Amino acid sequence: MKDILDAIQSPESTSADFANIKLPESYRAVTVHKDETEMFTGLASRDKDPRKSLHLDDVPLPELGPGEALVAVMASSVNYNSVWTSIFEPVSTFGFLERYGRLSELTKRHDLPYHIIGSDLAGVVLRTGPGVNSWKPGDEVVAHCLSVELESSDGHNDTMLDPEQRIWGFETNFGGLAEIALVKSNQLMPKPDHLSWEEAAAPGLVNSTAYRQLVSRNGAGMKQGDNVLIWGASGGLGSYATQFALAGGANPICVVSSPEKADICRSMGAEAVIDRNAEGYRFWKDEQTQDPKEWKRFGSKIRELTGGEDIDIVFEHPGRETFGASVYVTRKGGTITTCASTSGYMHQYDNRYLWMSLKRIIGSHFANYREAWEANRLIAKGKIHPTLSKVYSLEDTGQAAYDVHRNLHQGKVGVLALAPEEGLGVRDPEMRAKHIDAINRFRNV
Ligand SMILES: C/C=C/C(=O)SCCNC(=O)CCNC(=O)[C@H](O)C(C)(C)COP(=O)(O)OP(=O)(O)OC[C@H]1O[C@@H](n2cnc3c(N)ncnc32)[C@H](O)[C@@H]1OP(=O)(O)O
Ligand SMILES: NC(=O)C1=CN([C@@H]2O[C@H](COP(=O)(O)OP(=O)(O)OC[C@H]3O[C@@H](n4cnc5c(N)ncnc54)[C@H](OP(=O)(O)O)[C@@H]3O)[C@@H](O)[C@H]2O)C=CC1
Repeated sequence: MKDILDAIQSPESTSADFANIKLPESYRAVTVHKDETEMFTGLASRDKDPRKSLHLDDVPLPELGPGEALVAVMASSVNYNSVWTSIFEPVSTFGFLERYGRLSELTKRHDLPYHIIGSDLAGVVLRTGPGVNSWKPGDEVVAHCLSVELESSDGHNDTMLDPEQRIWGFETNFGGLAEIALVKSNQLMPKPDHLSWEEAAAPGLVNSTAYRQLVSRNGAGMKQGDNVLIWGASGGLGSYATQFALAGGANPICVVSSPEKADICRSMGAEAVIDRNAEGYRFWKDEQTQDPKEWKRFGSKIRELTGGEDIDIVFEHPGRETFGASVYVTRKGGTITTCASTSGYMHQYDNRYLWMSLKRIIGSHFANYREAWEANRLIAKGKIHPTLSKVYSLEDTGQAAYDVHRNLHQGKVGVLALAPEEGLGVRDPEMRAKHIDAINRFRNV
């Protein structure tokens, strides 16, 4: 591993140098164990502790297949999907690996008694498999997390519609929270030159998801002037949705749960911010019954902030807790676009407000190849910035996931893999200097 790191850190290294490095037989990786999937049985979700289920193991290097690449991971980030994996909810991810393993001889490699998690990385290509021509050892890359087989025509127009669509490091093995990762080469994209490894690894999954969900015609197709209600506006997804709304000339109405988070949204440029804690909304009277009066109180607050206008697009992900309110506050003909259900996936809403007012609910999931590329391009051009707040070591990934699970974090939480310290990997300091305030906005808040 030392040879790999030395090569990455030496400005003289050539592609041939990387190609000649002898790869280690094993590497360190963050895993969950198949024989522990029942360890939290009987506990409430909130009490399931990722620090107990996430392990740092030495794992054997997987065999490299056609169309694939082995990447030395300098840094990764924690996504909520890793929280789901670590608490074995809503399903154990070993079921995904078993199903993938049944597909072919090659995919069998993924069906193991341990799952290496992580759906983001920034690092350097070490080896490419047969059929890979666009990438070579030594290339500095980030990887998006869309894994598709593309053997069915269903996904040929929109790669998210492939019947064998999977999220790398969640529904496949050999993810990014590790010193080495295995990806399909089509997941690779150029690392933005002005960012450090950990900054470059932070946006990938959430930035691409927010891009499809909000900006792309496959999602809400946001336009200038739209009022966009963004739940969790300083969180992983929300911190990118807020940036997309502002950069696209829309009007974000940011919902957060503390004055500090409200300040971050304002410092990004948002003017309309709602602190849901301070307002004390109780959309549910009890486990089964919602309170439309509270939806209305929320809607009135939005009208107060917008000068009487309602919401064109809701950027939804909390799910059960907020969905009824989201449908209610959307304007006639408006759109609720959802990519998750953090607080519960059995939603309830009053359908009269949907059909009578011709509203639409759009399901959105990650991003297709092209959308992921376009979202990364915006990062590389300095139009959208990473929202990295805190960085952990690979050893402390359990704590990092715990922070995200307990909503103790801001923006994105990074993890250093091979990178010995923060701040390395910047190749364009001039461009970085231009954007340094925005890049650091979420740091240590
Ligand atoms: C990028 C980051 C993203 C995120 O963070 S997202 C948040 C994290 N992700 C999650 O929480 C999602 C976790 N995934 C799940 O919970 C499950 O993954 C799903 C509920 C999405 C799917 O459940 P399943 O049981 O895996 O799939 P089925 O499609 O329901 O298949 C089960 C069997 O049902 C059959 N079936 C499917 N549709 C139909 C139909 N319309 N009519 C009849 N049968 C159907 C199938 O074929 C199959 O059958 P057979 O078991 O024999 O293979
Ligand atoms: N389908 C897809 O492609 C993707 C789905 N996801 C899913 O989206 C969800 C959010 O991910 P991410 O943004 O990274 O997570 P984060 O935890 O970083 O951010 C979510 C934010 O939502 C807010 N929130 C949480 N619970 C509630 C609630 N009950 N009511 C209102 N607001 C709430 C919190 O903000 P505050 O407390 O300030 O209000 C929180 O910071 C997860 O379930 C994740 O799995 C994520 C990425 C891609």
